[in-house]
Amino acid sequence: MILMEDVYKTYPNGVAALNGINVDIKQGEFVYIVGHSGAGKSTFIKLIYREEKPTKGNIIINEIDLSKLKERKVPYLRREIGVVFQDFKLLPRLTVYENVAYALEVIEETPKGIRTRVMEVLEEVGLKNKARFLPAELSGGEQQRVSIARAIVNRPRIVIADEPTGNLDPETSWGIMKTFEEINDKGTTLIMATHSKEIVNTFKKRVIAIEDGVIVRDEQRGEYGYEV
Ligand SMILES: Nc1ncnc2c1ncn2[C@@H]1O[C@H](COP(=O)(O)OP(=O)(O)OP(=O)(O)O)[C@@H](O)[C@H]1O
Repeated sequence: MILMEDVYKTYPNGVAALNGINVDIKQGEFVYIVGHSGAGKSTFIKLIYREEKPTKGNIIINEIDLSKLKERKVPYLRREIGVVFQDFKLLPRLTVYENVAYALEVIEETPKGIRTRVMEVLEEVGLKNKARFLPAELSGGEQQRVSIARAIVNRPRIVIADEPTGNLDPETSWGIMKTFEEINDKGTTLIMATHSKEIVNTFKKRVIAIEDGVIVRDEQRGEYGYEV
């Protein structure tokens, strides 16, 4: 569950990125965050995984009140949240297998357990046969699949994707959306910021539109709603 109550974020340079956000996202929902460039989408997302802190207001993630979360406990929160970026952010010198294994929290995992889990997620994203490849040897869509595998390897309850198809062609983006739907079907909450009218209007989900740091629209099975 993700709950925000009257959340404001002003950056140190004085830019007011969010100006009173109220939102309630239940476990298992699939939500698009839409809005013009600079509207506050990335800031909204960064507040969820504690990359940024709010200037004012309450944020509760999976029963954790972030205002009361001690710095040393932040890793516990991060374990519950997988993040996927537009530019993949893979480690270039590690293989596909190593990129995913590296992200796996190795608590109580035997080497065999690690191998089983990594191969399981690589199969889930359709990359089992590319385990030994380096990121540079993969297409953009395949690299994004590695980053999705890395995001889900710890079985987080929430997956956040900030413009995940921004660098991909439409056909590849479609495949990525199918993978996100499969992850969501298993009960994982999915939050995705996007500028893609085609995706939002094709794969119908809840749509939250942000303008100048406030939510101006929140619809179940909504439309993209902007001209592109
Ligand atoms: N670290 C930062 N320091 C100062 N200002 C920032 C910072 N990050 C974002 N901003 C400002 O906050 C506002 C909202 O930015 P944000 O990145 O959240 O928008 P966005 O909707 O994600 O945009 P885009 O679609 O272009 O990614 C913008 O005016 C931006 O310049």
